[in-house]
Formats: sequence, structure tokens, C-alpha cells
Amino acid sequence: MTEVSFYEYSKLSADEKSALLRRSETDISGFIEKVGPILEAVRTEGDRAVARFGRELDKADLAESSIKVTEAEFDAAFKLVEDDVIEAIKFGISNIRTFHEEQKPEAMWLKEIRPGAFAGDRFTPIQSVALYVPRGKGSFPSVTMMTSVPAVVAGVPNLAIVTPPAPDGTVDAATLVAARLAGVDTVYKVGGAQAVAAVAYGTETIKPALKIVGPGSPWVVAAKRLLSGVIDTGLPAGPSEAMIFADDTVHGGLAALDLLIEAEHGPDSSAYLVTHSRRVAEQAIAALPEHWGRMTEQRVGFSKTVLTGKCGGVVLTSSIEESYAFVNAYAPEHLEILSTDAFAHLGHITEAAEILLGPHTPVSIGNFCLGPNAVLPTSRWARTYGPLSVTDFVKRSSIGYVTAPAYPEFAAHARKLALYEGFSSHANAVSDVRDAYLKTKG
Ligand SMILES: NC(=O)c1ccc[n+]([C@@H]2O[C@H](COP(=O)([O-])OP(=O)(O)OC[C@H]3O[C@@H](n4cnc5c(N)ncnc54)[C@H](O)[C@@H]3O)[C@@H](O)[C@H]2O)c1
Ligand SMILES: N[C@H](CO)Cc1c[nH]c[nH+]1
Ligand SMILES: [Zn+2]
Repeated sequence: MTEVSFYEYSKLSADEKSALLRRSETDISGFIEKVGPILEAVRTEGDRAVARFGRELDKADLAESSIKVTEAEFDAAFKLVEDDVIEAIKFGISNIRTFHEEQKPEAMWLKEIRPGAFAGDRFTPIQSVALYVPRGKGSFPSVTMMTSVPAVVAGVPNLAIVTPPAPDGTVDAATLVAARLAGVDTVYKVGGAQAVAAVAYGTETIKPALKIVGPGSPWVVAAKRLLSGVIDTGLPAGPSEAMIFADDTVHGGLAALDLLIEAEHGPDSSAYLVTHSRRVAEQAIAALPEHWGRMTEQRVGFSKTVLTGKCGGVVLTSSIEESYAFVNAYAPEHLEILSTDAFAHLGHITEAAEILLGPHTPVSIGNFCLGPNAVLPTSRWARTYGPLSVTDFVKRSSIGYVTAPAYPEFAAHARKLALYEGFSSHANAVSDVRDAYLKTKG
């Protein structure tokens, strides 16, 4: 008999309520301590350390000379992956591309701020970005699509995927298929903390990048934290998490089915069902054993750990308003609104990285092929970050242009403020000294 964690929200103390908001990743100090030497080894030894950690940590048959995936390996991958999986990858890439092309900002906008004075923004691609594709407790062609497509749409000229090698020294074949179909040709066989260090510092084989994006295990999260002064580490995407919000218009068994989606990623996942309907809560708990009967042993193990532990379970609230409040306080990575009138709830939810509406939009569809990005902020970072997007692959420069007729008014105001702040060169540059130069050509 599996005891799923069950909470009656209104009966919890303030401390118990805040404990529900915790993720397994909240304390990664243990990982930080252990990744320090890995990062230092990669910095000082380069490829030698990358190959050694591949052998030690991934148990991979990896030599320094085989860190970079070859053309022949790409070609072989297309033969290994079944046609219907390749079709599904193409379907996903097509939708993800449509979504991200829509999202791409205009290359430049300019507004006439005052007559004769213009200002705006220009967006240009980041020159090099590394895409982390996990491979520990699963392989992730979907993460390859979700990171590669927006990067290609943004026009990043130097893209490279880093992903852990399998014991036979290969990269997951579907990941290679997805990479090539999305338009990324460089893949390095390196994962975990050593991957973050390799792209931050560069090695003999691996080119350094300005930024790394993509989700990963706490080893990856810890390395990103330590190297955030060396490389831009993008949005914080750690162990997967989801919240299923259900009102009283759906069957609890459906809620349980979807609760298991993200709970099966690993023992460090987080997954809650929140509902004000006791019927839904009870149906969900009762349905879990049948759903577990259709899952692999490994995934049953992971999801049981999550749903019987401190980062998952069923939360019964005393009202729908209390459910909204819990969702917003939790700020989940993925949120499903299970209701026959899902749009009615949407306005009440402000803190969630991805909001999927109605019984036909399970997290699985969002994860693989709907179009929006499934690389999302975890650990309550949805309160300040959004999903990975095209804008993560570009940087913004502001543009300004003041014409001669508009200049005097701006100069007068700028000079006053410069003098007030005590900056004499700032003030001189908008004084009669400039006027004199402007009147002469040399
Ligand atoms: N937020 C998102 O968008 C999103 C998407 C997909 C997956 N995820 C999450 O990403 C994570 C992927 O984790 P994973 O483990 O499957 O793959 P991973 O590639 O992130 O981690 C595996 C790597 O960790 C390193 N490692 C493992 N044990 C180690 C040890 N003892 N010492 C040092 N390094 C060690 C190894 O180098 C290994 O290659 C999961 O938590 C999953 O939930 C998140
Ligand atoms: N749920 C993950 C993001 O948290 C994405 C994913 C890919 N494959 C399966 N799931
Ligand atoms: Zn998932």
C-alpha cells in the first residue's frame, strides 16, 4: 500500500504551508562542494579531463579524440531512429519553429521621442551559445528541439550541443536526428558539471561559448551557479516540476494521470495535484495504482518517491480561491488547468512558467510538440523568469539619433543634469565647446 502525501491545506500551520513550496533542489550546497574540483580539472586539463569524467561519471567508452560527434555518427543516427519517431521530431520542430518565429522581435525599432530625436532598440544574435541536452535518467531529443529551434530562429552563428555520452560512447541517436533537423551541426559528448566548464573555459576540442542554456540535474545547476561569472547561464532550469490544478468538473483519475507526467522524471522531481474538490482528490489517489500498473518499473519508482515524499502529493484546499493562492505561491514550472472551463481560471493565475488549459492539453503535448518552449524556470523562478525563448539568444542594443535641429534642447537639459551630478566632461560635451566644433569641419 503506497501512502501518497495528502494535505488538507487549511489545516496546515504557516510553517507546513511554506514547506510545501520547497523543491528538492533548494539546497544544492552538497553538489556545489563536489563540482568545484570537476570545474578546475576541466579548466586546467581540457580534453583530458572531459574524457576522464566521461569514463568515470558516465561510464562511457570515451577517448579525447572522440569528444566531437562526427558526420558519420550523424548519418548513422538517421538509420537507427525509426521513421515514425523521425516524423514526430519533424512535427515537433515545425510547430516549435512556427511559435518561435512569431516570437522573434523585429530587428530594430525607432521612435521619434521628440521632434527630430529618435530612439529605439536593435536586436542582434549572441555570437556563440551552448545548448545543454540532459541524458541521465532519460534521453531528450525534445530538449534538443526546444533549445536548438529558437537559437536557429534567432540566428546564433556558433551553436553547439553538449550532452552526456552513453556507456558505448555514443550520443542518443534521436538527439542527433533532432539536432540536424533543427539546424545544429556541432555536438560534443560531455555532460554534467564538466560540460558547463568545457563551454565556459573551452578545451582543445570544445569551443568556448558566451552562454549556456538548457535544463539539467543538480550537477549542472551547481556548475552553472559556480561559473556564472565566466559564462552567461541563462534561466534556471533544474529538476522538472508540475502542478495539476483541477476544479470539480473533471474526473480525479484524469488528474492523477497527469500528475504522474512530471513525477516520473526522477526522484528529485516535484508534482502536486491541487483541488478544492474532495471527490477529485479521492478519485486521484484511488486511480494512482492502476496508472502505475501501466508504467515501467523505473518510472514507478521515481514517481512513488515524489508522490509519497516532501515534494509531491495531493493538496485539498477549502475553496477555489485557496487553490489559486497555492498555485501562485508555488509558481510551478508546468501548470495544467484541468477544467471544462479552463479559461475562467486563467485570470486568477499569475505565477507559472507554462499554463496549459483544459483536458486536451496535457503537459506531454507541451513538452514535445505544441510549440511553446518546454525549457522552463524551476524552483519558483517562474516569479521572475519566463520560458526559454528567441530573446534568450539575442541581445538588445539601444539606438539613439539626435538631429541638428533637435540638439540644442537636449544639450541644455543634459548640461544642467551633468553639472548637478558634478561631471564636468559630461557638461563640456554639451556646451558651447561642442557648438564651436560643430561649426567647423577641421
Ligand atoms: N526544466 C526543464 O525544462 C527540464 C527539461 C528536461 C529535463 N529536466 C530535468 O533535467 C534533469 C536531467 O537530469 P539527468 O540526470 O537526467 O541528466 P543530466 O545530463 O542533467 O545529468 C547527468 C550528468 O550528471 C553528472 N553526474 C551524475 N552523477 C554524478 C556524480 N556522482 N558526480 C558528478 N557528476 C555526476 C554526469 O556527468 C552525468 O552526465 C532532470 O532533473 C529533469 O527533471 C528539466
Ligand atoms: N518536462 C520537461 C521539462 O521540465 C521536458 C521533457 C522532455 N521530455 C520529457 N519531459
Ligand atoms: Zn517532462
